[in-house]
Amino acid sequence: MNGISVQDVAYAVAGKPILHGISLHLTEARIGIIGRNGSGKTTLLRLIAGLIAPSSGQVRLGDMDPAQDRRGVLSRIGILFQNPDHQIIFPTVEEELAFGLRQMGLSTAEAMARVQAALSAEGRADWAARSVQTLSQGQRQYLCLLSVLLMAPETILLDEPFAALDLPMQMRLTRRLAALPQRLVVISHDPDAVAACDRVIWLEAGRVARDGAAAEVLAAFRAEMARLGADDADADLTD
Ligand SMILES: Nc1ncnc2c1ncn2[C@@H]1O[C@H](COP(=O)(O)OP(=O)(O)OP(=O)(O)O)[C@@H](O)[C@H]1O
Repeated sequence: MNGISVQDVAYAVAGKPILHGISLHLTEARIGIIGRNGSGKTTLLRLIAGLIAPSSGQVRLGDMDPAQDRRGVLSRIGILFQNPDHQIIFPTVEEELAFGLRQMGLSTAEAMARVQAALSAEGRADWAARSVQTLSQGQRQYLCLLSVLLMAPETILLDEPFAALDLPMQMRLTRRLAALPQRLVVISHDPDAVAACDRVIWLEAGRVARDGAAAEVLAAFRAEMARLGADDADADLTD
């Protein structure tokens, strides 16, 4: 599996700096990115996926620049966004699932055949022609995961995957993700969601505050969150 290299990356929008000098080499199978609201987690994920290009520095998937090779990146990186409704664009399950495969160059017939096979393997063959609107939020998120898995990327990036799910759905998704052979990069503001990762990176105001073993990074993160939570005023949210 190719490593993901982030070299001295900065990112700014309209002159506002969001990430500053981030350098990471991601090789572990399970990586957590933790941080408060607005710390830059989603922006880092979007840079890794090539959805945005850095203002300075480099992102590389093996030898590929993800922002320059949109088609090539599809077999390397899949993303599961926090809100499935930001991801789903087609009215039926089969059309939605076929879309990524067609983007990868498969014909419509080939894509549809793979979709049918995948749905059957999931015991969901009856979902093919179903309207996406009739699925629950958790089912729509599961649809997005199936869509990513069909494309068989090396790495899956997950942005707060548990945020909208009830506890049984969270437990099912956790088991499903744990069994995947892919590298997973999970972002969350919840330490429990990344506690089992091989490595945890804590982002604070667009910088890496800590990077290392989950137990050590999360202990420091929890202590800092408890300290901030004990204050009535949040100086960070006053701008
Ligand atoms: N396109 C944009 N235009 C302006 N500001 C942006 C843009 N994208 C991100 N930001 C700002 O950059 C900062 C980091 O945003 P980002 O979404 O990466 O944080 P996050 O850690 O994922 O937050 P959350 O946990 O709340 O989802 C925030 O202050 C956000 O408002």
